[in-house]
Amino acid sequence: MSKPQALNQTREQITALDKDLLALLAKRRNLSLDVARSKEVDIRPIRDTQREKELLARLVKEGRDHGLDAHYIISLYQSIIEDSVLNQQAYLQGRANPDSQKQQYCIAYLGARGSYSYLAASRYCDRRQVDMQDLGCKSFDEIVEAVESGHADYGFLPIENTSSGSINEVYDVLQHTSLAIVGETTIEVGHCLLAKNGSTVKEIKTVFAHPQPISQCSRYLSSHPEFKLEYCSSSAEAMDRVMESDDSSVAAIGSAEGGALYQLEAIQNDLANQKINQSRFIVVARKAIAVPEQLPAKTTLIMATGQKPGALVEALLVLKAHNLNMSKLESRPIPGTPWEEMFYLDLDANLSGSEMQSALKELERITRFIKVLGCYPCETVNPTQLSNSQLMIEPDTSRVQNSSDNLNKQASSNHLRSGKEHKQDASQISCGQLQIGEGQFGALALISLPQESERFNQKAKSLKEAGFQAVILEGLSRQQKAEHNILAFKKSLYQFGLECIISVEHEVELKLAAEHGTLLLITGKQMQNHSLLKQVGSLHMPVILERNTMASVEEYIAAAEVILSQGNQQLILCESGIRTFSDSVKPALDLAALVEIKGLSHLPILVNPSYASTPTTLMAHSIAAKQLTADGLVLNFSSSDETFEAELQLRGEILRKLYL
Ligand SMILES: C=C(O[C@@H]1C=C(C(=O)O)C=C[C@H]1O)C(=O)O
Repeated sequence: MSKPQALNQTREQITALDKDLLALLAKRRNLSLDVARSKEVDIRPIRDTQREKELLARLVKEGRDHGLDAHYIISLYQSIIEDSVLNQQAYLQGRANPDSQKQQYCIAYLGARGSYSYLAASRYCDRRQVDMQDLGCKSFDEIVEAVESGHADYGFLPIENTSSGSINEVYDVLQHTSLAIVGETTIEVGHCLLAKNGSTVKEIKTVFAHPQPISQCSRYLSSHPEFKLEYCSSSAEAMDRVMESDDSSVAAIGSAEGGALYQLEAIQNDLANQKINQSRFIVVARKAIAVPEQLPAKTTLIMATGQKPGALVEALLVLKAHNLNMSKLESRPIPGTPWEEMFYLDLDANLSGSEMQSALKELERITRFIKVLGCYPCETVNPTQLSNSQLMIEPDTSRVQNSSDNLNKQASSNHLRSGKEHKQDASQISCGQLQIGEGQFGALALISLPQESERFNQKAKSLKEAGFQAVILEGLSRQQKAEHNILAFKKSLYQFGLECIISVEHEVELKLAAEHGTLLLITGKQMQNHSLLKQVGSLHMPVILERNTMASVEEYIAAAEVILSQGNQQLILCESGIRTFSDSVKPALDLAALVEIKGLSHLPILVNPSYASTPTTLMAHSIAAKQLTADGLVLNFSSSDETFEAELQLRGEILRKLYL
């Protein structure tokens, strides 16, 4: 046997060849971007699986001529094509959203340099050829806060992992943020045991890690019962603790790439239970993006269905009817409402598509809350496979695929969600004992938040006995101990089966009111406060919107639309009188508007005759409202305790008459 070439010499040749291969791969990448530019002009889909099949089949054949096996060629080219498709997508996405184009992105992520989130974020920036300014955060809330406040352009949140499943905390954070999902990215998570140079697995006594890697490597860790586990807030913190320690018996779980940033060595690889261990991150930003139709898109939405049996099935049937594929369904409890769930859906569809738009409209009609969290390009590139026969046959020519025309036009934008064309059946809001709409008549007492707790139980009991189902508390800002008194009075109300509604007279009261009330009343004075309307529109609780004494029906409906457009479909209207020429102080009950709104809208409408009536006319006004098919009555009590009994008697009498 002849003496082989010197090792060094061969390695030099390989090094030179690899250099050429890299230059060729870079050249291929650039050509692929040229292809994206052409596709932008003649509006073709980015992915062309037919072209990919032909290309693979040809390469397999040519490879065979060189002695390269088909499996090797296919897996190599699947990676190359994935990179090529994702680069094209990133390019077109950037072109479609020019205002998001920057030289540098500031990215908020969990942990510090070297964490998996950091690696995902750097990959995202690399693909877009922008510099990354990194902003390490200690929690998911901090990430969201950094983006909401404008300190960061994007936030990276890990949403699921192939070994440990969904990351619940992130879903919970999404329920309350105003941010939109604008992207997703998946990274390979190669867990290693990282230690100081020279340490061995045998020496390790303590392992620092984030809870996620601990659960993803549970099998490996249980085979090492001698390891003491120390939980850290991120993998970066775990690596940092090992770097800072002088002890060679400590190790961290993290990626080899991240470990290198902390001068740590991977002393054991592939710790994850699953061979394929990947994490998917979502990218959040302040502004939603538009996804060009040429790109595969995903839309994520959250919804709360009614609690009727089959409510979720009904919602899913809407998706089926519109041919929308759901790639993920997740449910999370709604804080403060035990046993009620918020559903998270990933749909393989573009938000601007006509099927998607009409499905959303239908869902709005049958859900209690629905909100689109974002529409973004789907980054899962399913590898193209070749059939056995294709592995043998060389294709003729590349078939030109006609791009589908831009059929998906946005549905008309002047559609009113409150209107009967949107929903024919009358809406009903039900909350414990209180049911309003669709034939159910509600009786609500409006009182000032009481101050003396000794009388709370007595007051609640009398209101219940008089026929009320709910109590609206007003005057939060007039009290220093408002929260304390609400909590105490709420207890008494619940004891007697009364729902607690809190009146929001000022925007600052919203937080407290939403926390403690099961319903909210937005007073007429706030009817045109758009910022407040938008906030209550993103809440998942019923809201009563009172008409402003100076507002026309049109303006009133426009205010209601603001709430509905934000997702909250549990809306009740309330007519409390308008200013007329007959009296500059006392409003007049606008019963004509009640009839008009009932004709136009599916929303339930209450009447509060209290401001427009005297004790002698209150009964007549109430009866008139009921006869004109109002869905309930709000009756005010004055704040003085002395008159309470007399007021209660008259109001009890009215309710008895109305319920007869
Ligand atoms: C480059 C193209 O776009 C995509 C990427 C391909 C590739 O990298 O070879 C092939 C087909 C498309 O899915 C193309 O259409 O030619």
